[in-house]
Amino acid sequence: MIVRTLKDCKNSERAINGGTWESVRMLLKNDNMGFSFHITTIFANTETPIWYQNHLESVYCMSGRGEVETVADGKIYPIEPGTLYILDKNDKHLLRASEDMEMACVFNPPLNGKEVHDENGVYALDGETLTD
Ligand SMILES: CC(=O)NCC[C@H](N)C(=O)O
Repeated sequence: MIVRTLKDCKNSERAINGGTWESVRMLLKNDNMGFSFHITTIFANTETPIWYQNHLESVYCMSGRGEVETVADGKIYPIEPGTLYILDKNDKHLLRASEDMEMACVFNPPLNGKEVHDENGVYALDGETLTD
């Protein structure tokens, strides 16, 4: 069994800053679970363009408010505590926070650890692995 705390992970290399967000990557590819699990804070008053072409992601809002827009059809979905959005079609999207939003995120395939979005909002499949 593996046990980790958010507090310990926050004070380690697992905390990655992406500019408009910080993600604490508590479970990664090298744990061999087939998915990764992150606690992500999306900073208030930001918009983040994202397009996970290589990954599927589910995002559950624990606190804060905002919205997500799917770029293909311009649909806007409000996000509040209790909302789960599921990017089952590698959906290109715009994530907006009106308050700090704390999200629990699951990625399949799992992240290696150090991925940040490229200019298209994509994470590479061969991202750099954490050392700890
Ligand atoms: C919700 C979302 O995708 N935010 C960007 C960061 C991502 N959750 C991550 O953990 O890398």
